[in-house]
Amino acid sequence: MSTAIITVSGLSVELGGNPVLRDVGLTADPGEIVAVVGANGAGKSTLLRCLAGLHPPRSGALRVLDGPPRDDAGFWRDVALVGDEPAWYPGLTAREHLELTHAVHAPARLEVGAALESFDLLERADASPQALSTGQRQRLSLAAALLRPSRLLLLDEPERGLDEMFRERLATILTGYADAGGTVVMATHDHRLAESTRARQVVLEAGQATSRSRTRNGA
Ligand SMILES: Nc1ncnc2c1ncn2[C@@H]1O[C@H](COP(=O)(O)OP(=O)(O)OP(=O)(O)O)[C@@H](O)[C@H]1O
Repeated sequence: MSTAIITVSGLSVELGGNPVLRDVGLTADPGEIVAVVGANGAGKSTLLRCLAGLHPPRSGALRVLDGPPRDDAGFWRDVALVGDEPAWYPGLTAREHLELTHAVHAPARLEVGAALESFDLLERADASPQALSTGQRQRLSLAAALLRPSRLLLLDEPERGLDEMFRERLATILTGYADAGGTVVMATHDHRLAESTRARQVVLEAGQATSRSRTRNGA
């Protein structure tokens, strides 16, 4: 029996009547980091949305964790998604957002204080997200995703807004997650992030995927 966390074959997607993904195949194993790279408009976000069960494919077979991706509570217990900026709760601070995540998603992977420290938010913990900088808000989104338990992290341009130093720290955080058995699929324009996480790179070009390299796990 396959232990793959993600198995996609023959995935085709149309948006607005135009083909965006054509016959895409993708696999990801436990402990693996996959970086989906490609030009603007290549279909990276669309692929991630399909993996998250947020966009129905025109055709193809998708298996994520135990079956087809589905936008329901059972699926989201195991999957954490960081994509577009979330809607922040009015009146709650950065710390309180993490406390909320911690309370809802037990058992948490990280305590709130450790997450604030790891994501370099201690000094701004009592500010509301709206009062944070773009990069600080992105760090808060990532902190919430990494604090909660999951088996699969789907990240759409996690580097968005992050400075060079924090991108390096993010690489360490993601490799730690994968070393503990988690799977990461990230769409990224940051080749350094892809390389420093030793990600297997999948190139999307004209809606089709090709594997560029496979360095993690020695495969
Ligand atoms: N709602 C939509 N209706 C029609 N076309 C869409 C829609 N959303 C996206 N597209 C088109 O689908 C294609 C793929 O978009 P997608 O956002 O997946 O690309 P991407 O690789 O993530 O790009 P970027 O690097 O700019 O984030 C693009 O050509 C885009 O214009």
